[in-house]
Amino acid sequence: MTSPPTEPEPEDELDSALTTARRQLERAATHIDVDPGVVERLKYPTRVQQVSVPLERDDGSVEVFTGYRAQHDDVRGPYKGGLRYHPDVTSEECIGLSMWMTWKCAVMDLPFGGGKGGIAVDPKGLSADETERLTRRFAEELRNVVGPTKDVPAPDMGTDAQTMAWFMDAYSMQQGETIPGVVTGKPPIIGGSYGREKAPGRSTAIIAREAIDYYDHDLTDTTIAVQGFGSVGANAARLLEEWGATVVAVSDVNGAIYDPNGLETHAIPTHDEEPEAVLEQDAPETMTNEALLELDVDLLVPAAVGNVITADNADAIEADIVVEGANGPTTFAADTILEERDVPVIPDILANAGGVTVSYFEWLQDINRRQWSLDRVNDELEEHMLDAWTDVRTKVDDEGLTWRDAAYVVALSRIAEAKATRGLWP
Ligand SMILES: NC(=O)C1=CN([C@@H]2O[C@H](COP(=O)(O)OP(=O)(O)OC[C@H]3O[C@@H](n4cnc5c(N)ncnc54)[C@H](OP(=O)(O)O)[C@@H]3O)[C@@H](O)[C@H]2O)C=CC1
Ligand SMILES: O=C(O)CCC(=O)C(=O)O
Repeated sequence: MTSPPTEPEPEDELDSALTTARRQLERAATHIDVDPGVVERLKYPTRVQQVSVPLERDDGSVEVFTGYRAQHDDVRGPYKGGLRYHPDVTSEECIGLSMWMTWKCAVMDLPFGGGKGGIAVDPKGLSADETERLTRRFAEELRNVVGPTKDVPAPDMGTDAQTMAWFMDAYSMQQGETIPGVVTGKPPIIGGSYGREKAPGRSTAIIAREAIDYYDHDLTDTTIAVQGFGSVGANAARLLEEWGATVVAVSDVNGAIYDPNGLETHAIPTHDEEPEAVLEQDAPETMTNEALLELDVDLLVPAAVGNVITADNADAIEADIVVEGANGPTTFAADTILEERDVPVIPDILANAGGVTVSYFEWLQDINRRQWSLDRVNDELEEHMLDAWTDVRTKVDDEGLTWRDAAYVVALSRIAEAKATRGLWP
C-alpha cells in the first residue's frame, strides 16, 4: 500500500485535477483494507475519447475545437458526469474530474460510474446559434461512446439545460428515435427533472446546514462567503439565506461584493440570468476573489473553479468551516495545511452531489416515462443527502478521519466490493 505524503509540498505549479485525484485516492486507500490492485486500476480511466469539433462561425469561417469524454470506471453502472465548455478543458482535467465522479456516485450509492467531458472553448465567445451547432457536432462525434446504458452526460460549467436539449436532440436524430435518457439536466418539457438545475446548490446548502449544526453553530447566526454565483454558488447562497444565514459576500469571475450585514442574494442575477453582473450590484464594498476566500466568516463555500485554496493561501483562510461547492477547489497541499489547522473541509464529492443525484432521478423518470413533482424530487434529494452525510459522518466520528478521507473510504469500499464481486476479466 502506498503511504500518503505527510508534508505539504510547495506549489510552484498547481497540480492537475488528475494528479490531485490520484494523490487523494492513494491517501484514502491507506485508511481501508483494499486490494492494491483495485487501487492501481482506479488510477486510470477506462478510456478517453478525444474528438475534433469543427464549427462554422456566424461569419462563415470555420474553427476546429477539441472535445473530450473521459470514462473512468463503470463497475457500479453507466459512466455519469457533466460536459464542461471552458478554455481550460484538457484531457487530464477530464480524467481527474471523471475520477471524482466515480467517487461521488459511490458515496451517494447511485448505480453509476464516473465520466466527464467537455470542449476547450470560451462559451462567452459563441453566439447561441454557434453553441447549438458546436453541441450538435460534439454529440455526433460522441455518438458511439454515450447512451442511456453506457455513458450519460449532464451540464457542468459553461453548459446548461438548453445545451443538453440540443445534445439529446442530435443523439435522438442519429438513432432514429427519441432517447431522453442519453443526457440529464434537460428542460422538463423534454424529459428533464424538476429541481435538477438547482440541485447541486441545494445539496451544498443541505450539507453546509448539517456541518454548521455538527460544529455547534447556529445557522441563523452564521456568516457565509460564496465564491462563484452560478448554478452551484447562487443556488446554495440563496437557500442558505432563506434558511436564515447571513451571506456577506458573493463573487463572479471579475470579483466580489461584500456587506457585513448581509446581501440580498435573490436580487443579484445568477451567472445564468446575467453573467459577470455581480460587481454591478449595490454593496458597501467590493473585493477580489482572493480576498473573499480569506474573509473571517463562519462558512466559506468555494463554488466556482478548481485550485483556488492552495498552499499559498491555506494559512490565510479564516473561515471555521469550508464546504466545497466546486469540484476540486482545494489542492492536496492546502488540504494538509487546513487539516493541521483544524479547519474542516467538507468535500465536493459529498457537498455538490445533489446534481448527479437528481440526474439519477431524471434517468429513472426517463426510463419509466414518468415525471416526478418538484416536491418529490426535493424530498428524495434531502433524504439521499442526509443518508450520505450520515455514512460519511460516522467514519469521521468512529475513525477520526478527515471529511475527505471519510467520503473516499465510503466510496472506495463500495467500489472495491463491486470490483471484487465482479472479478477482473480475463
Ligand atoms: N452545474 C452542475 O450541475 C454542477 C457543477 N459543479 C461544479 O461547480 C463549479 C461551478 O459550476 P457551475 O455553478 O455549474 O458553473 P456556472 O457556469 O453556472 O457558474 C460559474 C460561476 O463561477 C464564476 N467564475 C468563473 N470563473 C471564475 C474564477 N476564475 N473565479 C471566480 N469566479 C469564477 C462565474 O462568473 P461569471 O458569471 O462572471 O462567468 C459564475 O458566477 C464547477 O467546479 C463545476 O464543476 C458541481 C456539481 C454539479
Ligand atoms: O449530473 C450529473 O450527471 C453530473 C454533474 C457533475 O458533472 C458533477 O457533479 O460534477
